Amino acid sequence: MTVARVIVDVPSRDTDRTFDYLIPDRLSGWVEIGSRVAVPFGPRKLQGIVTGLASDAEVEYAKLKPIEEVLDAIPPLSAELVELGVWISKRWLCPLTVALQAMLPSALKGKSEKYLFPAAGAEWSDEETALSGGLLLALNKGKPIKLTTLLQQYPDQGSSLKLWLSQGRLEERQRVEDQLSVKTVQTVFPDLPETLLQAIEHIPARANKQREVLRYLAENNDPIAVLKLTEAAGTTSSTIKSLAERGLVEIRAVTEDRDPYAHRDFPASAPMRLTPKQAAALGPIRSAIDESRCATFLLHGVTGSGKTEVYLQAIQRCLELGREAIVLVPEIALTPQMVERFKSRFGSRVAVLHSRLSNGERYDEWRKIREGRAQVAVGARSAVFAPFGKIGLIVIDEEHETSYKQEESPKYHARDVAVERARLHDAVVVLGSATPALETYEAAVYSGRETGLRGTEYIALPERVANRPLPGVSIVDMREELKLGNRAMFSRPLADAIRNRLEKQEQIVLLLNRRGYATFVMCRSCGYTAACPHCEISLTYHRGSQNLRCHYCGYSEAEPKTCPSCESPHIRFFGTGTQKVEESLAATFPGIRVIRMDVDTTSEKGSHEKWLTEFRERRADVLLGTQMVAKGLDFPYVTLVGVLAADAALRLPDFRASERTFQLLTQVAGRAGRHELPGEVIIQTYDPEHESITYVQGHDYNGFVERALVLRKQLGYPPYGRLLSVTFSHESVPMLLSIGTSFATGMREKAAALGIRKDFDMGGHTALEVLGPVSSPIARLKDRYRFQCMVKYRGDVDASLLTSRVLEQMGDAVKRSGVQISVDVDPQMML
Ligand SMILES: Nc1ncnc2c1ncn2[C@@H]1O[C@H](COP(=O)(O)OP(=O)(O)OP(=O)(O)O)[C@@H](O)[C@H]1O
Ligand SMILES: [Zn+2]
Ligand SMILES: [Zn+2]
Repeated sequence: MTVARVIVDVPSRDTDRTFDYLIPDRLSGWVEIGSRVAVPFGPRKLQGIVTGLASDAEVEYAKLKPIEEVLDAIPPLSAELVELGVWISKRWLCPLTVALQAMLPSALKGKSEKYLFPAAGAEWSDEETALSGGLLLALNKGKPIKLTTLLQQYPDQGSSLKLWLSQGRLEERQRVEDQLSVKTVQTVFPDLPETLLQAIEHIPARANKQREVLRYLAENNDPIAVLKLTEAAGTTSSTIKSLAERGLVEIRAVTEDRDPYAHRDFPASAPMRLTPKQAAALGPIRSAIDESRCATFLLHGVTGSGKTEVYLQAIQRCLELGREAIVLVPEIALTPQMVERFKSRFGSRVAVLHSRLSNGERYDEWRKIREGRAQVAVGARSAVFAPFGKIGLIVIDEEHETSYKQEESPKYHARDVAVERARLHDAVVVLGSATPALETYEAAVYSGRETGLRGTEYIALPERVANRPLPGVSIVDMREELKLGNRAMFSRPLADAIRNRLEKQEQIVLLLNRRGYATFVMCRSCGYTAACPHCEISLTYHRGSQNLRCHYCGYSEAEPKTCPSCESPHIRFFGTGTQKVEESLAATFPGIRVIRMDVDTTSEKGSHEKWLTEFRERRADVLLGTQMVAKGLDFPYVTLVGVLAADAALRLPDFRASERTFQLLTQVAGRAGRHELPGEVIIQTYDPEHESITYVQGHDYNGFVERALVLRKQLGYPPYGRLLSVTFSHESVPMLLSIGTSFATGMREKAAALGIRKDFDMGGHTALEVLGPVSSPIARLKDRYRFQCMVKYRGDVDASLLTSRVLEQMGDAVKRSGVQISVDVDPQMML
């Protein structure tokens, strides 16, 4: 192979095009699919990724330019990951470079740097030299200097540099450079003990220190960092240097990992004896791994049923077979306890990847995987791209979590990527949850026809380990509390329960469900909230126009002054922050010790872990927080879980609002009574009859889901249909409407031409409907208005392809208008 197809990292529209480059002899054998290379591109030098190799060029061979450099000894991507990237770019309509970049740690997103040096024979006058304040002296030392360095050191010489470049007295050269490199440590490699001891005799008596160090090294003959040696042997680095000059030790730079968990001790944990239910769940997963059968399982286990132990033992099987495993956990909240459990079981074979690591730490964890020093990757969404070569298992814990979908391009969903990646490796996917996403549940129990999860196998763990009961759940109607004159944040039952736990020195988790505040209007007397008559979605309040609007179909009505249902004047939006709850706790229960966990208190690195440790050590009575206290935590003394404003998120203008609320409440309820002490859950709500809440009381996931699925089917929403949203943004509304309308019309015409029907309710399977354009839920962002079209479709339609065709046709008009367009395939958030 002498030609490499390279996809060059230029942020332009037409980036899926590859360019051919010659592989020069000196680099033959180094260029592979997935290699990162530096290539000339016009006048620039850019980073690119090799996506193919060939023996013939697509253009005239003689015109090919050679690859300049291969940037890594081991290619950061593999042929498999490049193939996965191609799949992602088609599935979520994004340029291939964007998909490939998403797989690289940020340290490897190379930047091209300019270096300056004097041209041969260039001369400067004495005056110029004097005026340059040292700049010319530096440049004439003979080594090219980075432009950014020069500008830092000589900030007022920018115009001179420009002038000399234009005159040809200076020349520039570009290099692609990583934003970060490995960390190296100067290390001493001693000669054999005998040699060292013999050498002592020949060292002059006055060089006492050298003799001492030699004695030390003869006894401790392992390589040691220079700094450590100076401390251990009470010496200086110059003494060590003298020894190196005598050839008795060698000093070399050795790469060292920046280990984010270096300061932590993880006591080893042995596999637990599985309960019969756990063993039955592990069985089919294990056989699929043994047979290298590409399979997807939904492990539907109630909270505290011991799913994690099933994952651990499945992974162990993988490792025994010489294969690797990836475990995805939702971002930060779950990370500390999960990391601990995986590190305790598999030790240094575990690499951890998440956004709270520094770039350097993340890069080093990533290299452990790429260089084969780790076999298990635990991490957030992007860990699905962990550069393993023989994956046996991919676990997605809490698979229903929205954080698995990336909101910026590439807008991939890690669940779908995992399934595709497993297919490329003949590997097994385990999707674990106490509250599976409706899409996953439908696929496992019914057909999965629309969602690409067809063939998912269902495994249930319906009981907690050791027959521990699920906690009792009671619902408090806050309207009744108001009637009885209680305007406080805590209902009487919740206040009593808190007091009781404080007396018994047990612990409490309080969830403030804050998502969705202040966008909806609610009646405090009867719990009424306004919903769209056509979409079963709550209306969004618009401050400007003071009306309520539906973001799906555009329906609107005036803001009510009194409640349309009970005529009470107490209709308004209300909001409570965690801080206010904390104050109220302190006032109501003197001496109560509260840990507040929200975005404000957890922004610092490691703070999350610190709070949880403090809580586990029972240095606080209450763990109060937003969504992040709801998931995955396992604390033996938590016997009470309280939920404030359970229904807040129900009002979000999103058809998944009730599913999300049910999941959140079930998850947080599951934090209580997980060990010996039994648990209790108290949910405060203004809407006690809402099924997102009533089904939590019965721990009845299946009941909830079966009902929710009926509604979804009626409306043609996932999992019975698919969605694709197109958002248009611009400063001017008429311009947006014109582009949005021509998109909608274009789609409708194309679908009609293909004979695709647009009625979801009529018989026949294949259908495509375009809703909108209507104003987006976030109607204005950074001074740009936003409108969106929602494409709802099912059956044998490639809506992504249709969309890209229509957008292509509109290309010139869009360019002229300045309207920005963003497409989201299978959107998870209705923004
Ligand atoms: N076979 C077993 N024998 C004894 N204890 C077990 C066993 N399996 C799990 N446990 C314990 O039961 C508790 C709950 O297990 P785990 O946290 O794995 O549940 P989970 O299903 O992941 O829960 P959640 O979905 O709520 O996070 C843990 O404290 C765990 O150590
Ligand atoms: Zn009312
Ligand atoms: Zn509507």
